[in-house]
This record gives sequence, structure tokens and C-alpha cells, in this order.
Amino acid sequence: MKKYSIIVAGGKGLRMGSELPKQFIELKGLPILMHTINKFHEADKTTNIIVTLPKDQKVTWAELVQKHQFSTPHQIVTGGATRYHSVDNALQYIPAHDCVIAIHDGVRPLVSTEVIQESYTQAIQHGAAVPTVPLKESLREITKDGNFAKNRSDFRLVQTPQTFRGDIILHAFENGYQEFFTDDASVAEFNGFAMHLFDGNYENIKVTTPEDLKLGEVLS
Ligand SMILES: Nc1ccn([C@@H]2O[C@H](COP(=O)(O)OP(=O)(O)OP(=O)(O)O)[C@@H](O)[C@H]2O)c(=O)n1
Ligand SMILES: C[C@](O)(CO)[C@H](O)COP(=O)(O)O
Repeated sequence: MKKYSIIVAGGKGLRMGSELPKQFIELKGLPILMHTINKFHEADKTTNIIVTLPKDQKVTWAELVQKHQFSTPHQIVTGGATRYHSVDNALQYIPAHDCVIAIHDGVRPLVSTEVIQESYTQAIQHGAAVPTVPLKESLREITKDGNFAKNRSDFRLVQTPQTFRGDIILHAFENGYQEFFTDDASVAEFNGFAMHLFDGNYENIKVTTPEDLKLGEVLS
């Protein structure tokens, strides 16, 4: 089955607070986004990689590609106002429904190749595959009446790549945006599809705030 990998890097990185968008910050001498693209190519040389970028960052990316002599094949698509809209823009470049599509945060460079490969396998089998990890800390719910301990084994932390059969995710995105969408699983679920969970890798952190860069250097 034809494979696509949508790598979303259309965000501004406001929580990182750096002038350079976080997807371009270097880890071990290479921009985060290049590490991420390389992981998908390494995991499956046949996958068609589509990368979303903010419109005003395309020149910066072209300069970085030149500087690092980056030759991993990928197609650039303009991002949207939210992550949902960036994914939606990228989906427009997928011509047929008979395929499998992995959707991944450009700022998760430490995903393992095994998790990427497993996401394709599980999506082909189950339709929608989402990597998760168990919580290592205690969990409390904050309510208007106070805060209360929760059973952490009832919960999982959700990672990407979230991978889908093409017909499922293309159909789900046809039905429009809702404020509560945080990821592609929430879009597909809202449209009636069940998610199959599989084990992610703990190193697959989302680089979000400055301390994640230190962690990323250690883990990469
Ligand atoms: N309009 C957007 C917003 C986010 N993303 C991408 O979605 C991923 C996860 O989002 P997040 O970590 O929230 O990134 P930012 O939106 O850039 O960060 P912040 O919320 O701190 O501004 C990132 O790779 C980001 O570039 C995107 O493609 N298009
Ligand atoms: C998609 C995601 O990375 C899954 O954990 C997460 O939902 C993105 O959240 P953010 O608040 O938009 O960074």
C-alpha cells in the first residue's frame, strides 16, 4: 500500500520563546526538523514525505537545506492557522484514498524507527493507530470542588505518529474543524472511528519549552 508521512512544522513555537522557530533549532548540529524527516526516511524509504511550514519560513528552510546539504526527499506545503489546518492543507496533496498516512509533529525528532514502522503496520490492520505511553507520575484532577487523585493506569500519554488508512483520515478531515481537536486521533474519533493504541517510545518527547532542548540533546 502506498505510504505518506505528513510532518507538521507550521507552528510558531510560542512556548519555546525563541526568535528562531523551534523546528529549526539545532540538536547535535542539525535542525530538529531535519532529524525528524530523516527518521521517517530511515524507517521506510518508500514513504512520501510532506512537510508543512509557515509561509514566512520557507526561505529560512531553503537556506537551512543549503547550509546542511540536506538531500532527504520531501515536499513542502504551506501550513495553516492551527495544527489541524496544517494537516488539512497537507492532505490536499494526497491524490488517492487507497493509502496509509502517518501524521507526525515536526518537533518530535526522537521517535524511534520501530514506532514509525509499527504505526504503519497497525494502521493497515486496524485503520487508525496511535502510540501512547503509560504515566510515570501521579495524576490529579482539578475541579471547582477541589483536586482529587485519579487512577493513573486509566490514562495514557498520546504521541505521534498517528497513522490512518487514507479513507478514514481523508473522510474525517472533510467534516471541518472543532475547537477541541488537539491531534488527528481526536478528529478521526469525532467522526466515528475507533483508535487502536500501541506502545510509543518514551524518548519521543515533543520539543515544546526550553528544558525540552536540554533533554533532547541528552536523548539524541
Ligand atoms: N499552525 C500550526 C501549529 C502547529 N503546527 C505543528 O504542530 C506540531 C505540534 O504543535 P506545537 O508543539 O504546539 O507547536 P507550536 O504551535 O509551534 O508551538 P506553540 O503552541 O508553543 O506556539 C509542531 O511541529 C508545529 O510546528 C503546525 O504545523 N501548524
Ligand atoms: C499532537 C500532540 O503532539 C499529541 O500529543 C499534541 O496533542 C499536540 O498538542 P499541542 O498543545 O498542540 O502542542
